[in-house]
Order: sequence, then C-alpha cells, then structure tokens
Amino acid sequence: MQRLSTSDADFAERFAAIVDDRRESDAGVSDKVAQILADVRQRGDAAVRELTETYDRHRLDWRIPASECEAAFAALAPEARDALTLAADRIRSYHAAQLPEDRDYRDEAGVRLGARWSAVDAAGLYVPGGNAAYPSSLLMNAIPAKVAGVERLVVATPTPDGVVNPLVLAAAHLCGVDEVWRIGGAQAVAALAYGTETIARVDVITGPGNAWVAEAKRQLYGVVGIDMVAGPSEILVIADGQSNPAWIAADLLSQAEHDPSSQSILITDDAAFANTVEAEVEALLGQLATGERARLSWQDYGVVIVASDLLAEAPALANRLAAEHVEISTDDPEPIFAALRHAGSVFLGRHTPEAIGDYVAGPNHVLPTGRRARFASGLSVLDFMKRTSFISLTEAALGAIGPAAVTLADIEGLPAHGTSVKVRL
Ligand SMILES: NC(=O)c1ccc[n+]([C@@H]2O[C@H](COP(=O)([O-])OP(=O)(O)OC[C@H]3O[C@@H](n4cnc5c(N)ncnc54)[C@H](O)[C@@H]3O)[C@@H](O)[C@H]2O)c1
Ligand SMILES: N[C@H](CO)Cc1c[nH]c[nH+]1
Ligand SMILES: [Zn+2]
Repeated sequence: MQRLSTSDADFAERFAAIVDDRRESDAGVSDKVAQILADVRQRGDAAVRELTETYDRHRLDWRIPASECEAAFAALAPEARDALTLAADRIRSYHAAQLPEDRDYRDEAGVRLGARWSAVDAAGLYVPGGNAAYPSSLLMNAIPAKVAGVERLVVATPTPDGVVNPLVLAAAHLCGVDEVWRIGGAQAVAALAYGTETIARVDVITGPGNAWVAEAKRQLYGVVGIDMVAGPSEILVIADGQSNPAWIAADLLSQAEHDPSSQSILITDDAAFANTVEAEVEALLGQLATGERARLSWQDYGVVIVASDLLAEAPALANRLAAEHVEISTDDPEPIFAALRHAGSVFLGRHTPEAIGDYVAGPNHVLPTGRRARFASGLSVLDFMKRTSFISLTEAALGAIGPAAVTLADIEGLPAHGTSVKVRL
C-alpha cells in the first residue's frame, strides 16, 4: 500500500504513476492470451479441452444440461431463493427502462427517416468462477440480454476441479439461459467468438472476468461485439473524517478480495482518520477467509491519499482515476458527485456500500475497469442491440436534396455515385 499527501512535493509524479499503471494487462498476459486465442481458433475443441485441464483441472463434459439448472433452482434454500429473486426482479425493472424506442418521421424536405433497433441473435455471457462463484454476474448478464430480446443466451463459466456452484445454475434457470458450458478464461471467450465443433459461435460477448478474460474480450473485439473491458475490480472511496473507519475499511477490502490485481483507493482530508482506516484494514485482513488475496491486492495496489481540501481536490483526482466504483462517504455527497465525470458507478452517502450495487440495487455491476470509465459505461440492454437506420424518398424529396448529392459526388471524384442520383432526377 502506498500513502500520499497532496501537499507532498512529489505528489503529482507519484499520482501520475498510479494513474498510468497498467496493473491488469501487462505484456505477459497479452501475449499468452493471443496464443490461447490462436490455439482455439485452429484446433477448436481439442485446444479448449487441454486448456480446461490445465487451468480448471477437470475433463468433465462441458455442457451442463438444463435439467441440472432446474434441479438446482428447485433445491435452493428459501433464503437463497428469495435473495436471488429479489435481485433478479430489481435488476429487471432497472434494465426494462433502458429499452430504446424506434424512430420513424418525415423531415421538412419530405424525406422519411428513422432507425429501428434489433437484438443480436446470440449472446455469450461470461460468468467468472476462478476464485469465487458469481451467480450475481449471471443475473447482471442474462437479464439485460433477455430484456433486449436475444434469442440464444449462452453462459460460459469455469468450474475449478469440476466443482460447480449450484446458485450459478439456479440463476441460469431463473433467467431462462439456453446453454451453460463449464469452461472459463481466454479459451472460453475464444470458443464463444470463433465457435468450435461443439459450441456454436455467438455475436456478442459480455461480462466480467480476470486479466485473461478481459484481455481475451479486448483482443476479440471485431470478431464479436463486446460490452467493454470489465477486468479486476476497483473501488475509490472518498471519505471525510466523520466516516466510520471500520465501514470504510470493509468497503476497501470488499473489492480487494476479488483478485490480487484488484485496486482499492481511499481519498480523505483527515490524516488521523487515514491512520485508523489503515489499522482497521489490517485487523479485517486477519479475519477474512479471502484475506490472502485481499492482502496481495492491498499491498501491491492499495493507495491512501490525504487531501488538504476534499471538495476542492477529490473530484479532479477521481476523474483522472476513472475508477469502476466511487463511494462518497460524507453527510452531503452532492457537491462532490456534481463534479464527478469519469466513474463506472457512484455510491452516494454513508449508508450506500458498494456491495449493495454488486447484488441488489438494480443497476448493472458489470463495469469498465483500468481507467476505461473515461470512455466506456456499464453493461446495459443496448449492448445486446444494434440500430439500423432507414431512408425513403419520394420523387419530390429526391428533387429537393438530390442535386447536393450530385455536387458532393463530383467533388469526391466518384461519378457513378452522381449518376445514380442524376438518372432519377
Ligand atoms: N469489472 C467488473 O464488472 C467485474 C465484476 C465481477 C467480477 N470482476 C472480476 O472478475 C474476476 C474474477 O476472476 P476469477 O479468477 O475469480 O475468475 P475468472 O473466471 O475470471 O477466471 C478464471 C479463469 O482464468 C484463467 N486463468 C487463471 N490463471 C491463468 C493463467 N496463469 N494463464 C492463463 N489463464 C489463466 C483460467 O482459464 C480460469 O478458468 C476478478 O478479477 C473480479 O474482480 C469484475
Ligand atoms: N464488485 C464486482 C464488480 O467489480 C461485482 C461483484 C459480484 N459479486 C460480488 N461483487
Ligand atoms: Zn464485488
């Protein structure tokens, strides 16, 4: 963990190094992913089988039958079933409001114009499963895909040592997923994108994952559509000295426990509070079953920044970090929120822990990482849809705007373009 103060002489340099650190996608990961993608493209099932044996240590059939998902749902304890259903209902109602409307109108020149939205045919939904199981990510992927109207929903999820998490299967049943494949990592993303002898390819791949999964999606963009790069989790907490240090420590570790490559950052204007949070983090690390992973993340990538003035300094720093999650723990978070422009998702006020967004609030928890909130947004219904524009002219409308097209075709030196208009005029 490194500690900085905005009044340090070398603050600008050290902060820039933190912003520029490509912690999740070094050359090693990128080269290895490129090899895996090429291998799966060439050898299909055989490559996926070998890589699954290497990384997930099993040789089981990959396809998990729908009957197993249905049985997993039926066997859920009431508390788990209620929690899953509550989460699914809230996520569905939030995403239903994202459905876009078609446009169809005639402009002042008499030209009919519009755009029609349609869903992709098949979506590959990556549900992580290496260090933890993620039924919540299944909901976050599958529900917007269903709302969009995707016909074929294909889940890929690793099952280390062949052990499957029943809640993931139950969530697949609840969401009406069509296929569940127990494969993970870059090889699963490649199988979904290229197709293999047993897995038919998809049109878009969405969902979160570790460095290998995120890099595979990034490299395959263009072969398939992707939502965005959603890699190892991140949290930035902006907290004043009146915040509860134990709450803030838990918030920081809630994302550190995902992955040794995760990142947790605290910005506060109270140095004594920063000391207490650091002590609380140490205490909590000793108690968590995930402490080893969280400690690696906190040691290597944790950051504590003491600012001189929270409102004046924190928003600009946060905008440069463009973190996946930003929590604002103050009595009145609005002034800081108003100045925030680059963040995946924002959690306002002392009683809004980030974990509520991970599970039950409603907005999607699949969010851009690695400073990509500068240009990308969280997963939405629109990631499973595309827009087709349309144009329709009458003879009179062609007469009104056609001559300008002829002029532009002449300027571009493309005479067949101009002729196709002129012959109709
Ligand atoms: N940004 C988001 O929206 C979001 C949401 C949820 C989870 N996450 C992130 O998802 C990730 C889940 O990671 P996970 O590891 O638990 O599961 P995962 O399913 O993402 O990754 C497991 C797979 O990684 C591959 N792998 C592991 N080590 C490898 C190596 N050395 N070389 C090549 N491939 C290797 C294996 O194929 C394995 O099946 C975490 O980083 C978490 O923070 C992000
Ligand atoms: N925090 C993760 C997104 O970075 C999502 C998640 C799922 N389960 C727990 N957390
Ligand atoms: Zn989380």
